[in-house]
Amino acid sequence: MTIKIRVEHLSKTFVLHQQHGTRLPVLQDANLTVSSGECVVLHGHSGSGKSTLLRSLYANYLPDSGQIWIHHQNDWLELVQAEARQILAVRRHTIGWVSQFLRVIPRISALEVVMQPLLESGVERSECRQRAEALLNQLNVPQRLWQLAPSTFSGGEQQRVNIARGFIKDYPILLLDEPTASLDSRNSAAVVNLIEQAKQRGAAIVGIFHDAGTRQQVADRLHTMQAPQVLETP
Ligand SMILES: Nc1ncnc2c1ncn2[C@@H]1O[C@H](COP(=O)(O)OP(=O)(O)OP(=O)(O)O)[C@@H](O)[C@H]1O
Repeated sequence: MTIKIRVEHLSKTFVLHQQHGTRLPVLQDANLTVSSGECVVLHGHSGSGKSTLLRSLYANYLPDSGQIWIHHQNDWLELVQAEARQILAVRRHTIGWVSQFLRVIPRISALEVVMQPLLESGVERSECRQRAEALLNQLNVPQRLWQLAPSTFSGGEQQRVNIARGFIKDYPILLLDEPTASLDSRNSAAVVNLIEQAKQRGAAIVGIFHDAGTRQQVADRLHTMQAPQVLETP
């Protein structure tokens, strides 16, 4: 298996200024390796730093020290020190982020919302459309909704449109932030299938799943995280 992500000695402390500078060392010397074709699920109590680690892997949070090596376009790129333009390139070509929340753009149809990332990478429109339709079908989004803007959709419908958008491109790395949260069992199973397909084509996946059943279905490995010890200022 080819390694796609290497997290080395990563640390991140939040300083809570509204609590007299209390320090919260959420990540302390964190290490993690993820290979092509495997799904690693971050696991631990609420507040143990799962989201902090996932967001750091997408360069949304800047760690204090350590390295995040990403296999990007046949080379290795270190994300903590990377420049903004390199991070944008990584997000465009290498790392996909799938969460439960859809950023709704007014007047853009669900089909367009799903197609957009693939269209932006230069794939022909008819192929994008075909792929988007297949995904919307797989995620049980009724056809009558495809031409409508998702702003009036139910929470679950919006969530599934967002998941279709997240899976439309074959990103080498996928970060999944509770994509099945609040989905019913039928739709949750559809997402589990998409994850399985992504693994089979060789994606390296890191995810957070609060539901124990889903976790068990998708995880090749659990990465257990410990709750941080709060450090009061003297
Ligand atoms: N931007 C921030 N500023 C200050 N504190 C933060 C920030 N982000 C996270 N924290 C704190 O860091 C700790 C870890 O948060 P994080 O969201 O990573 O935990 P989690 O394991 O994902 O929790 P949950 O399972 O509840 O989603 C929490 O105590 C949280 O309050």
